[in-house]
Amino acid sequence: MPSRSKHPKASELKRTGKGTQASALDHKPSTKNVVAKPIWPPLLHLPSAADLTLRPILTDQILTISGFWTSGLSKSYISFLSGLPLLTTPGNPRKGDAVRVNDRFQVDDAEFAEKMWSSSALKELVEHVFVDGKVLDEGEKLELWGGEVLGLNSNIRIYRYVPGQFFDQHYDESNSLVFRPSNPEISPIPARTTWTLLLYLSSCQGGETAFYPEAENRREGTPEPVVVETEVGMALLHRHGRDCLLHEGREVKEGVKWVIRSDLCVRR
Ligand SMILES: O=C(O)CCC(=O)C(=O)O
Ligand SMILES: [Fe+2]
Repeated sequence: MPSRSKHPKASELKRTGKGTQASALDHKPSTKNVVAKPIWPPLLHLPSAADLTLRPILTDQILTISGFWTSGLSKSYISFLSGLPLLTTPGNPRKGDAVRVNDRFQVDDAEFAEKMWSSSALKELVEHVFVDGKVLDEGEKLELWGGEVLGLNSNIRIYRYVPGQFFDQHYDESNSLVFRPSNPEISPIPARTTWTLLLYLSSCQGGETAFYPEAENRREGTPEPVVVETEVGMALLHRHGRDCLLHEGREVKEGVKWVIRSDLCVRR
């Protein structure tokens, strides 16, 4: 039973002042196919980079940051996100799409992506990479991230998996986009995504994100999958696009799995 938080659920927000209907969504831009942006709760008490580690799970492929968000912030977000209009994805995907059965909400929100990036430790951890006891130089960083990192993709996806739901095996594509810096004086920058960001807000039984590395050569047997268990407030980054590993979100057995998904963007 998630504890109640300071932040109201969308369904709990009542009429305010002059009788206008307040909700967790900012309904201004209601053109067709444009989803209203949520009024996200503030990102309070974010741990600083000095207290966190970018931990390699699989060299050059999978990294995690434990305690990226506090459990308090994760809980208050779950409470907030529960009030958003999540849609259950269809069981019959289009040809070529992975079978994905979860409830999701997707919104284009550059402001929130920017907050997730620079008010948290992520920017600093990505810009000053310290892995395996060594600080990466500029060339090594370009190689690791696939280019000059600009920030997070404004395409924010929220996933909720209840028991029985899963995300079948697939590869994440790299997407080309236009990155809009928060400073309006800087022109939009042609960009592409290179790494997937998954932020787990809850832990559950099952629901692991499992990766399937390929054998280096024919003589080698198939390597064991790399299985990452859900952990409250943990961020996971994995390389995507051409070098993406086959991966899946395994079926949730007990509890509810909540994830916020975005991507690292680099200059194109
Ligand atoms: O939910 C997960 O564990 C995996 C999600 C995923 O693979 C994706 O968003 O592409
Ligand atoms: Fe994926």
